[in-house]
Amino acid sequence: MTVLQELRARAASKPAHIVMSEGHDPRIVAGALEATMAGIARITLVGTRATVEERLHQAGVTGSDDITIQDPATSDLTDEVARSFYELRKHKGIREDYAAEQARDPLVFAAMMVRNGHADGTVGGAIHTTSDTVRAALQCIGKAPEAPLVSSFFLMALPDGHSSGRRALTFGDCGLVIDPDTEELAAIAAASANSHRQLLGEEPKVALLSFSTMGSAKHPSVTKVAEAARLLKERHPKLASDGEMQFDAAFVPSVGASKAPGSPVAGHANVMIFPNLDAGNIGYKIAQRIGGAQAIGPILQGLNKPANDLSRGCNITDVTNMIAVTVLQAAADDG
Ligand SMILES: CC(C)(COP(=O)(O)OP(=O)(O)OC[C@H]1O[C@@H](n2cnc3c(N)ncnc32)[C@H](O)[C@@H]1OP(=O)(O)O)[C@@H](O)C(=O)NCCC(=O)NCCS
Ligand SMILES: CC(=O)OP(=O)(O)O
Repeated sequence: MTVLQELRARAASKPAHIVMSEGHDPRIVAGALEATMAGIARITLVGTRATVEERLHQAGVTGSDDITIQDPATSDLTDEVARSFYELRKHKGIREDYAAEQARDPLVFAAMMVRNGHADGTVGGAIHTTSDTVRAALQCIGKAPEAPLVSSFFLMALPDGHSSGRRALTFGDCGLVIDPDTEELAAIAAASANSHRQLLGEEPKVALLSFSTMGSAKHPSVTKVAEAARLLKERHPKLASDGEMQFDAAFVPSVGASKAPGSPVAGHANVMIFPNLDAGNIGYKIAQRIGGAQAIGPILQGLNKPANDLSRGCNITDVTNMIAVTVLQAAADDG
């Protein structure tokens, strides 16, 4: 079984109810259908009822107990969403008519469904930008009290039979925090390590990436990463981690041994932490588009309840995989 087949099988053993904010998108409808047929999730598609029904019809669905539609223009839930959004955001000086308008926004509607317990998690971002998708999650679902910040990671499933012998890596943060400071970078690394353990059931080995390995270059951006690596070790002494190091030192055993001898993770890291969003976003897309890795994300970590984003370049399989990941996060939240 591939790592993604394993994830889907685990999700199918504890299916959940996932609300998809972009019910107009044919990839979302097809991915949702695949997820219901695999027994991974019950799905609510949010959108204009007639359009979503047409998409379902085009996908060959005439009726399914596992797929329902919510149209914010006519839904019984819209008033409740408007009222609770108003209560949640009134300290920001918003007015009730603005809350009513926001309740009709599918991203807000879907995120509020999760907040109010009508669904276990939400997935969007096939059409909307990451900024819009994540902002709705931040505003409606919010940060978990114990998390220092909300960040994101990608699950990178390597092509079958990859020469490294490895099946999957975690890349963070490639989607959300634009220019993390030292504290934020250490927090992203710790959260990504936890997410790696939770999703893949494998002990994390964390590399904080840079253009320098163990002082081979001097620059304030190198110092930032080295300091984050120091903080991470201080706060999580049992976690295998190290940095700063270059990607080849983190990934290739012979290079790791020569550039970072004695490091507990060099050459064997499975959690790669990028110094900022330029590096992370560019890096994951290169690994995906040239390297042939399957990229599932951005998966959000540090939220009160599961909400995840997709790349606008996603395909149907990416959608189904993201539903499976969201189901697994919901199961983990349930204990
Ligand atoms: C995610 C993002 C939209 C947040 O931006 P922002 O300008 O802080 O957004 P907002 O001010 O509307 O933030 C909404 C709330 O979330 C909070 N917030 C923002 N980032 C947060 C974080 N990382 N963790 C926790 N809370 C956060 C804000 O403080 C704000 O709280 P409040 O409204 O209760 O005061 C922004 O960081 C972003 O655009 N990131 C890059 C996304 C992107 O383009 N990625 C590339 C493609 S994947
Ligand atoms: C994650 C990401 O890069 O999203 P998009 O491709 O939609 O900008």
